[in-house]
Amino acid sequence: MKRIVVALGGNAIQAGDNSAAAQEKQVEKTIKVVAKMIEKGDQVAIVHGNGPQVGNLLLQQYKGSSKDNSAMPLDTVVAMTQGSIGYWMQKALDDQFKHTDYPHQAVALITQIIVDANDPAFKNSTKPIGPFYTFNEMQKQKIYHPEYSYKQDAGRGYRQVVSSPKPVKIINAPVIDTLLKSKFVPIAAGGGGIPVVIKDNNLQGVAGVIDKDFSAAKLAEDIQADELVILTTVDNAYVNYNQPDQAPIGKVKVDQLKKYLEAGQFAAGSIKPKIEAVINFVEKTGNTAIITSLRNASKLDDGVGTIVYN
Ligand SMILES: Nc1ncnc2c1ncn2[C@@H]1O[C@H](COP(=O)(O)OP(=O)(O)O)[C@@H](O)[C@H]1O
Ligand SMILES: NC(=O)OP(=O)(O)O
Repeated sequence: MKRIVVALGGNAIQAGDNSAAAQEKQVEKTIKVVAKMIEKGDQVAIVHGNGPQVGNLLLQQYKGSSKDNSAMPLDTVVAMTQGSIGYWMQKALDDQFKHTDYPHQAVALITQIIVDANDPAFKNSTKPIGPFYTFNEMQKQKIYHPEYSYKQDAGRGYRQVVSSPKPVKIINAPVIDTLLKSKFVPIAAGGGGIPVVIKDNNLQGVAGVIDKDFSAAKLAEDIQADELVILTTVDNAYVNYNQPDQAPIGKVKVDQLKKYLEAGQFAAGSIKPKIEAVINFVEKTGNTAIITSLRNASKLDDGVGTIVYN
């Protein structure tokens, strides 16, 4: 029996259509894959992204708000996505196991993560959220939201960007550990977790979206997971990505992966955080991390994907 933290990327939740019905369908497909890992007897904690959803929901706040109907701030909007995506995943898992009783009952956990109030990320927005815009669409958005920043997202269009502080302490890690020991399936640190700081000895939410790959790596470290598995759109991380000499990275020592990183092989905002997250996890724990596609998840035992070891 292994303890695994699985991080699920955007395509695990949304494949084009962002209606609730379409996202629920996509989540059902994804959860079937994860359920197979759980059925094998492994302890699996699920971490999911929220980039498209949190950006869309933030836009909806301002569209519908009025004096008597306040727009919610970003920390609360992150919590709202933990609720909605957590609900879809919990429902899909409970349906998958055809019962809602122990064992394997899913538990979507509102997860707060302490970040550093002085994290330089608060002065430089880098995390892409919400819809993709053409240059002209982005200019129009700026008229409605002059307070928002926008950047190119890995050549895929422009997106709003927000601060993305690093996770320092996952407050709820002991709960997640206990849930796993008791054979529950925690869906935790969703959307990277709700960023909070300690102020006057109390927790206070802050405006930001933590990268879920960093949170998954931190959670995997904190709960002493044997493996961190990041499931995304690509089968592997590649060197010379999108170039004629593109080559998949298979089994790789963490030191070699660091060399590729230093050589600028990985695009910021997309694959780079995954690479940095797996390096952190492998270096700190000596355990293995895998980056591969959702469709490869059923073949993890066959050695698919980019497998990073110490
Ligand atoms: N060197 C690279 N190797 C693999 N994928 C890369 C590379 N550089 C950029 N990418 C892009 O990174 C994307 C994965 O990042 P992203 O879409 O942000 O993931 P997710 O939403 O699954 O968390 C891939 O679909 C690919 O287009
Ligand atoms: N919070 C987060 O990292 O979401 P995405 O993976 O969807 O960008």
